Amino acid sequence: MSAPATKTRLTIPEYAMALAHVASLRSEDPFRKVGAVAFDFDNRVIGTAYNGLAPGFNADHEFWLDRDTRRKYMLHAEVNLCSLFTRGNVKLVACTTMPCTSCAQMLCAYGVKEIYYRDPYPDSEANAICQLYGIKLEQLTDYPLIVSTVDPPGSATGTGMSK
Ligand SMILES: Nc1ccn([C@H]2C[C@H](O)[C@@H](COP(=O)(O)O)O2)c(=O)n1
Repeated sequence: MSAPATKTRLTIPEYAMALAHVASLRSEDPFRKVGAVAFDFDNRVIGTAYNGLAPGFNADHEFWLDRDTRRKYMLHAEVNLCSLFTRGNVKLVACTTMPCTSCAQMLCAYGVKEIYYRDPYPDSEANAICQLYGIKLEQLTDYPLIVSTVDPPGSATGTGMSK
């Protein structure tokens, strides 16, 4: 039996990044939207998070006008994510933006083993931090949102696989 021509199933890192991508769509930050997801050691989703202001705080229009002013108040997606789990029960984290230096340190402190990110983040020292602590840090930019399924019997394509 030959291998299917197109992908039929996402890998766990691809699945994680697709979920992080969707989570990023909930961010209220008009300048940068970041989503993150954590998986446990049985590949189950612990939770998703995104960057934003502290729960219950509603910023007015003025708040969002200046990119620099808002930066110090924003809770990073990774900070919000870490509030969902306890140390030692997380295997994998996917973030749509590379963790910043302090978020990379925090993920290490929580015992995360693998981190996947999509977009680079300027000035982040995440690479050096993860290298020192032996944590896998990898860029992942492709995460298909459509995969192949087997054609129903009698379908016209004759390939056995839907596109
Ligand atoms: N790994 C990262 C990087 C950034 N951000 C968020 C925090 C701010 O909401 C915004 C900062 O973006 P910029 O530095 O482009 O202004 O992005 C985040 O949640 N996670």
